[in-house]
Amino acid sequence: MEIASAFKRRGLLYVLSSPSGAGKSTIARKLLDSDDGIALSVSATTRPIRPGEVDGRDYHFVSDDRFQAMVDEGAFLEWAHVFGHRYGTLKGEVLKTIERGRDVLLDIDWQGTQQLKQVDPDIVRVFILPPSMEELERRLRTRGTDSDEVIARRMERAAAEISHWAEYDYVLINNNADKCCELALNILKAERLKAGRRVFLHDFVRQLIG
Ligand SMILES: Nc1ncnc2c1ncn2[C@@H]1O[C@H](COP(=O)(O)OP(=O)(O)OP(=O)(O)O)[C@@H](O)[C@H]1O
Ligand SMILES: Nc1nc2c(ncn2[C@@H]2O[C@H](COP(=O)(O)O)[C@@H](O)[C@H]2O)c(=O)[nH]1
Repeated sequence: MEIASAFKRRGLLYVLSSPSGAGKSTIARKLLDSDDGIALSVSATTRPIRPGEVDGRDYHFVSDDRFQAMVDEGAFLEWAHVFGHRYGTLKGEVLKTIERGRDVLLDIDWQGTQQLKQVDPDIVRVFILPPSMEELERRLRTRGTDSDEVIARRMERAAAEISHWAEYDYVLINNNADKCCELALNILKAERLKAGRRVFLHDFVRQLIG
């Protein structure tokens, strides 16, 4: 048996959650730049596009009617109401990627994470905490993408989001984005090596030890 085929495996689902502004997208971008084996799941959303965002790259921006049609068609692995809009993970895109042996990075909230855990108990869940609530608000303001009203709404929801931290497998404090990304990358590498994910290794080891 060839070693390459012995190491072949289905991709894993790697979830990042946090209160809005703690740095998920920043960590996600760095992770995707540092590792070729993982691809971003681009969600669908009904929220308006922000300046600088690109349809199809950051999200698939859709109308309420279109989102509902997609729900009815069973297009989502999970979906949820977040900050007054709907967001969902596209089933087809994710399944195609993991079947090819590539991992998928999902930037989704705690509601979506709970739903995904039901679908795939092997998901890896990482929660990112801000160093303080003051710093969280400062980050939302300096990002400069949201109105005062939107920022106030996100800050109001932050404590409720954070209350779900203990449901996750790993918790990181994002003091420093580079360090946080390094830890997120270490988690990914260790998870890939877990024996339970190495179903194809059974044949290899049997041949190795006779
Ligand atoms: N460690 C850090 N130190 C200082 N600023 C940071 C750090 N990490 C991220 N930021 C900045 O904080 C702002 C919010 O980060 P980001 O957009 O990644 O958050 P998010 O969790 O993805 O938010 P949302 O849930 O709203 O999409 C950005 O301007 C980003 O550059
Ligand atoms: N359950 C899901 N949550 C999602 C999805 N895509 C994004 N999100 C979460 O929504 C908030 C707000 O995001 P923003 O881009 O408007 O700032 C954030 O917590 C995301 O993680 C999804 O497909 N499902």
